Amino acid sequence: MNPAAEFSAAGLTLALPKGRIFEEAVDLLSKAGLPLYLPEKSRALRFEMGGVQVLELRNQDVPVYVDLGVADAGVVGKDVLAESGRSVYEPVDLKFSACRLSLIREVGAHGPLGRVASKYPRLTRQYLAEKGLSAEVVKLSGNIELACLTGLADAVVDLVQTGSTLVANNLEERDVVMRSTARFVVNRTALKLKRAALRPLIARLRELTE
Ligand SMILES: Nc1ncnc2c1ncn2[C@@H]1O[C@H](COP(=O)(O)OP(=O)(O)OP(=O)(O)O)[C@@H](O)[C@H]1O
Ligand SMILES: O=P(O)(O)OC[C@H]1O[C@H](OP(=O)(O)OP(=O)(O)O)[C@H](O)[C@@H]1O
Repeated sequence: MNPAAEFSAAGLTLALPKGRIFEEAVDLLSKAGLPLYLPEKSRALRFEMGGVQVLELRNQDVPVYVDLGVADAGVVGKDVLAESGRSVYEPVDLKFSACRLSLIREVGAHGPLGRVASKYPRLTRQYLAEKGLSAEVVKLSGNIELACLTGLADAVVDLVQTGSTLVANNLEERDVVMRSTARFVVNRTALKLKRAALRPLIARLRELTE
């Protein structure tokens, strides 16, 4: 049985992050039965597709929109979700955008960690506390690896996938803080109020990603 044929998604609002997750999220959600397609390039931030509203957001804003109920559901990396600390329901691991959040230092660097830079200050603090380390954590917004190269920090906590950014910058991965993949997230109240649309969608996404 194909549950996709059994439900109407009209009335759902989805939060999707622009960037590398967007296309794959649209592809998977449309395979799961939603009337979604890749929009033409434009400056529009909100699309209506077959009764489904799509909000195009920055990654870190997806958990906020879903938790506060402005979006019923969304797609976001586990790394960003964990950093947000938001209590959204996370029913499906979509398995794509796999990467790891790691502690990175210059090749051969040693000595204590006085300062650690990251786009993920909360996860970095948690990690350092677990390891009994008392380094200062500095939040940066992009090209985090540069903090190591310039001496701004003794280490960084950043994403690694192929490792080619590390190799190109004479850096090495010292420890894995967490592993991440894209997740389908749902507002807890919407799960009850829009059950007829969300339950079969979750079931279909689980089938597709098993
Ligand atoms: N090199 C990578 N390979 C695979 N997945 C990645 C990689 N880099 C990031 N990701 C995953 O994809 C998500 C989105 O990454 P993307 O590069 O689109 O975000 P960004 O542009 O850095 O974020 P922002 O919204 O802050 O501008 C990350 O949160 C992570 O889960
Ligand atoms: O191990 P790799 O395959 O080299 O991937 C890791 C890189 O990918 C991400 O950056 P991205 O290319 O998204 O640029 P960004 O820093 O602007 O997010 C991440 O921040 C790393 O720098």
